[in-house]
Amino acid sequence: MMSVTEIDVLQGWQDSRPAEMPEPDRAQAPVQRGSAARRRAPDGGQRVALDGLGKAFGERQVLHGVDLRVEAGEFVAVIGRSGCGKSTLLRLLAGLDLPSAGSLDAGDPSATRFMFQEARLLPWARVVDNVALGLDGADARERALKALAQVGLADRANEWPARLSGGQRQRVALARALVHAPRLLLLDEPLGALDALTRIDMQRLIESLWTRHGFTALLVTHDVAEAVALADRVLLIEDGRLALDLRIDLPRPRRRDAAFAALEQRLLDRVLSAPDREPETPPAQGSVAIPAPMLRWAV
Ligand SMILES: Nc1ncnc2c1ncn2[C@@H]1O[C@H](COP(=O)(O)OP(=O)(O)OP(=O)(O)O)[C@@H](O)[C@H]1O
Repeated sequence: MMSVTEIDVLQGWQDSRPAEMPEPDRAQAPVQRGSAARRRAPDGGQRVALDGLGKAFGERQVLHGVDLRVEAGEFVAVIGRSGCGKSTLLRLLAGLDLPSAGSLDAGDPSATRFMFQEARLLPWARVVDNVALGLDGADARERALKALAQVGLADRANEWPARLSGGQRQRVALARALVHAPRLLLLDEPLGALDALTRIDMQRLIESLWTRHGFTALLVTHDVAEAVALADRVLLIEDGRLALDLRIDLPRPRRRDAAFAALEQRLLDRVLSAPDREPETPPAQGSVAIPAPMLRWAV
């Protein structure tokens, strides 16, 4: 696969930006002197390319000509006001929905995993069996146990999901993704329902697994601090358009120091300056056919 430098990526994006797209604010985050180089050699990640990606639901245009490049192994956070199109973008990347315009290359769908806000575990299956779901072979249980060990839940393998806390349930969901060795992990506000401390624990876990495995991560979050804590780049979507692509060049693991706070505040100000558009209520899903890939993830 051709390697693409950051400048190529940004340049390519700028060159191909449609005329109606607003000029993005792409100012650089401050680089801390002496910060350890944290660029890994990501060989396990999937490169993502979107060109003029659009999505409409009936008359409602939700995404407008999104052009984006994500490098293999990058961690990208997506923020924006409620209803701006963040989840729609992730659903398109996962193949859970089809674009109305443009093109999308997110690699092999079988190497993509999705984490939702709720863990969606099978209540009648023990934790290890939830993780082993969809695995073939005699070593399925062993692989599931290994994945559980990586998320710190080896000792709860034989537990029922109902007996786990919210944070533990999300750890199981993470193990269920990891066991398939994903090249692209799509995270749709997976920590949104957790208390503040559990959330920080989970952020650290996700970061350490990302560092170890080198998958590409796209995280939708409402929490600007979470985006600054985890992402190489933060994308802001405003009314279905990519309005900001900000590189976060703070050393990892990130401390919530003055440089962190300044970036957080800057992003927050930018998000709050965007018009608040009331999301429309989507139609009831009851009669909608569920695409095959969704059946794999949404169990
Ligand atoms: N299946 C659908 N049918 C019709 N409209 C939809 C459908 N799915 C999403 N929408 C609409 O598309 C817009 C964007 O929705 P999306 O879920 O992507 O927003 P979001 O930025 O993720 O919001 P939130 O932060 O509240 O989760 C909203 O106006 C929503 O009502």
